[in-house]
Amino acid sequence: MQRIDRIDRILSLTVKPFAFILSAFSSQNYLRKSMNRNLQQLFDIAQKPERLAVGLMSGTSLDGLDIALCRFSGHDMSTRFDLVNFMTVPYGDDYKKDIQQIFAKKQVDLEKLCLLNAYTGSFHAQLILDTLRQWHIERKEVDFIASHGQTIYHAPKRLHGLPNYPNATLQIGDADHIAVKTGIITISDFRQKHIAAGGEGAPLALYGDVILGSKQGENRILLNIGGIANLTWLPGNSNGAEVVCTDIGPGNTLIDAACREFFNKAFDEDSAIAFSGKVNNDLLQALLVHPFFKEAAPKTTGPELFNLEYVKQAQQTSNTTHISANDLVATLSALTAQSINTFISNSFIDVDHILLSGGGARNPFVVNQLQQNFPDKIGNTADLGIDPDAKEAILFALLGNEALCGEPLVIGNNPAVLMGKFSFPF
Ligand SMILES: Nc1ncnc2c1ncn2[C@@H]1O[C@H](COP(=O)(O)OP(=O)(O)OP(=O)(O)O)[C@@H](O)[C@H]1O
Ligand SMILES: CC(=O)N[C@H]1[C@@H]2OC[C@@H](O2)[C@@H](O)[C@@H]1O[C@H](C)C(=O)O
Repeated sequence: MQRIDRIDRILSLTVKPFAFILSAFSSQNYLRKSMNRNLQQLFDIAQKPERLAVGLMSGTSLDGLDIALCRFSGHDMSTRFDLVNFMTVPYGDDYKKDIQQIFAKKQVDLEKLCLLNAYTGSFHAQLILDTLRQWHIERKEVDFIASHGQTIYHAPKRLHGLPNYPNATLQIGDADHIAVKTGIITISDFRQKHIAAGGEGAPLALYGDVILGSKQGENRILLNIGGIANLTWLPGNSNGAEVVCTDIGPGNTLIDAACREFFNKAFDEDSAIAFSGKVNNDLLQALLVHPFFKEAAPKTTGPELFNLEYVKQAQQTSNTTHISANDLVATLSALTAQSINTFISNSFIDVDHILLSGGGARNPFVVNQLQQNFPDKIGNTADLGIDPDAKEAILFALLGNEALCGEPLVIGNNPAVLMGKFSFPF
């Protein structure tokens, strides 16, 4: 756009006598006529005063697809945003089982992976169409979709340990399927640019939290407890160099895995199992010995590392293989709470507020332990006008808005890039 303005300016200054004739060729109209219609539409959307976006998140918990309909104006630190509607569409057991076959495993059936990449794109597109219909929103009203996809494997260097290979991560659910099936421009695969620019591909919450969550004069932590727990430290002095955004360790992933394995349940609803068990301190200490907890932030992880194999090993070293499944769930819930408590206490001073989001904010066992450690400081992101369940889907809508019309944000040493790839309907 800047280039077009410059061409117009040069032409109007230097060839004034012919300006009338030339304007037909030199104006934005001429350039627009030489663009394909997809690019024209992109150009128009980026210039609109307001954009309606669908943000999608399918997290490591595999509970469902989060769909957030958001209205944006502006970009970067002047972003204005409204959550127009939000819904989590739960996944059926068949799809969960399919994804679990290729999720966070070193060896998988490549054909299954290939099929699920295309299937997930098309499936997510169908869920968007159904949801828009339910909300009485016409597809032509939606300016763009921003899709996270489904993480299949997350391999920062600390996990793979191979010196000649970079940080790497893989999200499936090809966005061409979403764009073609919905007829809406789709932005996706946000994590690759972050890695290309020196990051680990996560947590991308950094950018959304700085834009939507910072407040001068207040030291805030935005703590998301999803499959993995992560946080953003937003100091009240607004010094970008002091902002920290990092994964902490397991959120719900181990609790969910134990519930699936021993109770045939997807998760520990309202911590009923944890409250019926007793925390085994020997096992808890053995779990906390994992070197990931001591590594310096920022760091990222996933169920590739925090899985039932890690739990079994800790049970063996602590001679606790005999404990009941209820005690195990209680201990894994205590692990989530204690690793978060310790990380925050060791890393930050003068914390004013800790604002929770993610499904773990509904886990009373975990939240009680956070409240005991940080009395009167725990709230949730609804205090900022951000629905705690919708926060990550909103993040991807916001990153899509940035990809369309933002400027790279410089926040300390974090990658200063605009992320996302564009897929067009035709
Ligand atoms: N009532 C509840 N009681 C206890 N736990 C709950 C409750 N509701 C949700 N959860 C937990 O929240 C999880 C879903 O959280 P969320 O949707 O934030 O995860 P995600 O987006 O998949 O994770 P990630 O951020 O790691 O990608 C469930 O699997 C469950 O463990
Ligand atoms: C690779 C990947 O999918 N990471 C997720 C995961 O879920 C929570 C945590 O681990 C976080 O780092 C990240 O997602 C959020 C949305 C993020 O990037 O901020």
